[in-house]
Amino acid sequence: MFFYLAETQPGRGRVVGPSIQGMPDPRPSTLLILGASGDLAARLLMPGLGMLLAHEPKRRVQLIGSGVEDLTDAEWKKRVKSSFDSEGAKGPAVTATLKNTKYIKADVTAKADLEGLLAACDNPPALYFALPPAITEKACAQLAKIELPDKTSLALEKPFGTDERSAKRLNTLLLTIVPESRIHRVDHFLGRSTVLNLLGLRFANRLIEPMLSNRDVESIEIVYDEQLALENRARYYDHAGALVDMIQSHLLQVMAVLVMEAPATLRAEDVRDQKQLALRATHLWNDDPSTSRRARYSAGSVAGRKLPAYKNEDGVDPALGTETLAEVVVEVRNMRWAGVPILMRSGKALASHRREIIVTFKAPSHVPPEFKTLKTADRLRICIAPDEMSLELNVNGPGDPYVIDRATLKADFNPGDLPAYGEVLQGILDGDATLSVRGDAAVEGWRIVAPVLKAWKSGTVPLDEYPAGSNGPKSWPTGAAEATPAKR
Ligand SMILES: O=C1O[C@H](COP(=O)(O)O)[C@@H](O)[C@H](O)[C@H]1O
Repeated sequence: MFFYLAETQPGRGRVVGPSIQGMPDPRPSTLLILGASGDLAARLLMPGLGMLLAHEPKRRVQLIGSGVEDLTDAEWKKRVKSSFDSEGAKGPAVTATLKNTKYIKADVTAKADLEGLLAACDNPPALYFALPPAITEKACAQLAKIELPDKTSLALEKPFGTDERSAKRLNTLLLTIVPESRIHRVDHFLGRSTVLNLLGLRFANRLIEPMLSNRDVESIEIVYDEQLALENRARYYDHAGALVDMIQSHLLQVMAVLVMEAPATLRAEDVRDQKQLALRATHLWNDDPSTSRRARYSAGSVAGRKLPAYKNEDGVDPALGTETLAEVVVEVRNMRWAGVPILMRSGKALASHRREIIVTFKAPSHVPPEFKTLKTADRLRICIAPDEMSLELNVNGPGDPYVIDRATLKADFNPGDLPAYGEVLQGILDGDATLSVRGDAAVEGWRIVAPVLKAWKSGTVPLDEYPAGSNGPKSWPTGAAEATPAKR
């Protein structure tokens, strides 16, 4: 049974930040992409920028690309155009950026090259490091020796460090270059419209917010299962694995938005403070890393595409024992959430895309005994992609009034006009850090998963296998309640 609850009006995806409708036109800005000849820039950053420009015709952005590759300006422009075209980005702002964009070959670990790049910027630049973390760190060490234009900002992709210590070290280095408010640790999940709209769902409704606590919630699952496999990313992925690639970063950030207390305003510092308090209270379920699970795919086929076993994929070192599916259960130990298991799971080469948050509510304290077939709990289902929210409830079914049926109250909301990277770039160019990760939160992410990484390294948690195209290992429990042994 489906009831369409509401359909939101088309409009902006973004609900926070200084560029809310009615605010002045954005200032001209410069985006300097370091590592611009790479895959991230072509596939995500430049298409995101194209959409932002298409959406805001008055925005003026000088785009400078830099890399170690030899590229003529014409070749560079062709790449930028093809990235813009991939999203169908058009309009005066798109044309203006395309006309003036340039490419500068540079070694970003050399101070003189960095100075040359900075001299080419018409405005205080946003330096976007689309580079491997080790090179980013070296480039930052050089930047620290240069006097930068006031209001320069830095944007860094994940992974931010490799553990708590290295993340702290990187934070310290970055703070010698610019203040925290101008450091954007990019997490594109924070730019996804569903995640942004969690703020509205939670803090603009009398109905939902009081229900979100251990009084009424039985368990929470945050799942990001993908059909995608390695997709030629072995160099990065084989050293990250599903836990670091998705849970340590994106899913913990999503969880923080879901469970944080209401911020007084939606300004960056208020939102980030509340997220940080939630992350600081987050611990492994029972403090026990053996409640985590890991597995990697064996040969199989996903949606008709044949895949080799992960260990036989190009560029993979089987000795590393990298997982392609990870599951971790945590608890947020505060008054609101203590005792509620929160399961986070993400994996690749799975049977279907399942990208959702499920909040399962407790059973009513008393159900009239006449009601038959009351088996399933109420659920709030928030689909991260495609954007969808629904409330699954028990109602009287047709015919026999004592037979309970399921009804779904479904809110189809507009996915927003900007892709996640468009939202993220908007924040970076406008100096709004709401949608990026604060330094202490990045450290906290590593602190939460550290015992799991340690247990996996020592082999105390087995590396299971699942055929590509399946739903994961058959032996794994389904759902947060089954995955959590009783608390001590
Ligand atoms: O950051 C990452 O995210 C993607 C999933 O996000 P999506 O927006 O592309 O659906 C994931 O496939 C990738 O491994 C990870 O590095």
